Amino acid sequence: MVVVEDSPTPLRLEPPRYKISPEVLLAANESATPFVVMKIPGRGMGAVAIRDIKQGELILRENPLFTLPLKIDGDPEELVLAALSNLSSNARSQFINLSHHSHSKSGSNTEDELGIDGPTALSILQTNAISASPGNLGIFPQIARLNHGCGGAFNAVYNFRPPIAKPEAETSTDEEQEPEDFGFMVLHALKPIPANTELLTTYFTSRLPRSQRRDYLLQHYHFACDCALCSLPEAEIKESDARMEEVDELRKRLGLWATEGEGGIEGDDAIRVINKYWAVSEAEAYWSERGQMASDAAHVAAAHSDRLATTAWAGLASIWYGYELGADSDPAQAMGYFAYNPEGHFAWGTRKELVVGSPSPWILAGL
Ligand SMILES: C[S@@+](CC[C@H](N)C(=O)[O-])C[C@H]1O[C@@H](n2cnc3c(N)ncnc32)[C@H](O)[C@@H]1O
Repeated sequence: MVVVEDSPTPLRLEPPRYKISPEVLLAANESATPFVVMKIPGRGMGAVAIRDIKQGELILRENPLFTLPLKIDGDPEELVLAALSNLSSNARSQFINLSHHSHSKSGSNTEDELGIDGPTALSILQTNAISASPGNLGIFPQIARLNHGCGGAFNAVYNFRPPIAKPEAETSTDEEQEPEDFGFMVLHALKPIPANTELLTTYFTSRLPRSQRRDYLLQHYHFACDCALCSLPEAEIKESDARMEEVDELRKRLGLWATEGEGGIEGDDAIRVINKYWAVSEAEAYWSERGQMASDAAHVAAAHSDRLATTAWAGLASIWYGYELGADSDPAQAMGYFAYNPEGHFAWGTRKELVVGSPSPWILAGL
């Protein structure tokens, strides 16, 4: 039996404020971005907001320096060096200046004419590459400066956008590929980001208890996370861990709606699970994935032909996808459409008719 809570009190995750020197600020004002890259104690470099950034604001749109396939044949060091040799010297220096955790033991440490050796190049790639288009990694030099925050501590989300189709006259097979031809990354503010606080993203699905998050980050990224969530006092960590586990269980329980009949759950139970998820994630100050959750709820509501609930959940999904992926993103636009045309939802009427229920009143009151 799922009990729906009233508006929970969110965890307080106070981000540190950083002093930005006048020279750095002056240089930053000339660039179009609302942040500067500067030294962050214990984290190397990081991105700090130079003004208040609004929730859902597009912070940055960035092309890759280069991309590589995730699955490769042959020597990865040679592959990175080959990619670097195709770059301009300016782009190559941007890559060389990125941080990296270590050299691998194998290979030669001799720098060639590219100004970097194979093991270092590979280490920079491993520390900074993010997945871009399906099956590809990319180096996005400004996004690469974002440090990691767990759960409710991260406030910015990057997302890949495929290339915008060009009119036929502008595409030529003879021409060199432009960076835009590959697609680009957009970075949005998931939460309001106050001036002088750090922009943090998440390097992995961090809704796990702290010890598991720590192990993962140490193993894959070679650092001990000191984000606001990981730095909470022990008693609060315990409560946070319990909420993270509950969120995970709720997600698993929601998955049971896909099973019709025995072993499955009914549509109204699925919606209670989602309302409960929302309450637990609110208490944890974890706002990511709300677009997806509300979109799942809209799916359940549409399948059971609950018009009112489909409208409410799809509207909510459109707002939260808008914060996380951009109001112009396909998911935000599609959900906006379903909010006005619930019967147009692809799942409409695919299950028995049932009033499943709308978002808890405190969720709607907070919009
Ligand atoms: C993609 S880079 C981020 C930018 C980097 N700090 C720099 O100086 O360019 C990833 C590296 O940043 C550091 N880092 C990121 N998040 C951190 C955190 N929460 N705590 C400590 N170090 C962190 C780690 O050294 C990690 O390997």
